[in-house]
Amino acid sequence: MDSFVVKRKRRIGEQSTEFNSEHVTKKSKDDSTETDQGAVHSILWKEIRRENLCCDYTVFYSKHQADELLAECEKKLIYNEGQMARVHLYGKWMEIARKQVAFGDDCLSYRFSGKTVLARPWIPLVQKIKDDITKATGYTFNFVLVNRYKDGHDHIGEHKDDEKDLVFGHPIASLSLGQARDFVFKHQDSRGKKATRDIPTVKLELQHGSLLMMKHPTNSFWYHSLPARKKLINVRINFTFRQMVVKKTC
Ligand SMILES: O=C(O)CCC(=O)C(=O)O
Ligand SMILES: [Fe+2]
Repeated sequence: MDSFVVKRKRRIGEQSTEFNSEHVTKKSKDDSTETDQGAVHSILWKEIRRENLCCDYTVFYSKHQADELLAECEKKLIYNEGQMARVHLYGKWMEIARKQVAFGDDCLSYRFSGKTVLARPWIPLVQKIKDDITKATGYTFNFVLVNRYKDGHDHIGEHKDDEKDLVFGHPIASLSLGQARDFVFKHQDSRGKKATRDIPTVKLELQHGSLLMMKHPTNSFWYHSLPARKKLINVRINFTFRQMVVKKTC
């Protein structure tokens, strides 16, 4: 496969994030985003392609913008507690290994690990991030799941975001703030003892202020996870903006 990193216009304030250039292919379309001052910058997307994996990655916010957003998130976000922070696994209730909260349009809820997460009404901070992503990508979102990883012990296990309440084919936009963490994709045919093929895993390091667009059909074929990295001590907050099927009644 022809593989190379696209070196086009770099955004003002953008830090360099070279990840393995293998399988990173050229993106033809130039997207743009606005700064707080209204200036338009072009975005340098890196395309990550494998069999049925289609993701675009960029450092979306400058370090300064991302620092401010992280500080505001730490002040303003209140996470689910009690039953809403537990999963039922192997006959036992367990605390999830991170904190979560969801925001969304009226009446939206989301099933996660067998439980229903109610969306809270949008708050300006989260709405602003959503609007920035929509402006830059052209995709709209009506729901976001926020995960807070207090340090490298917190993690999320392998899963696919392929629930039927999600609009089929719509990308998921994953915005990360704080501690850079490994993010791992595994093809469904290459998992565990029943693996039928030997497809290499895809590992990215998601940087502070980065945006990963997970596009169709990635979530139909590939599992993803954020493994524990116990030596890391800093907080990371991740937003996965999604488009959910809107049901008529609340
Ligand atoms: O924290 C992340 O980067 C991933 C979160 C995730 O996969 C999810 O919320 O479904
Ligand atoms: Fe996910």
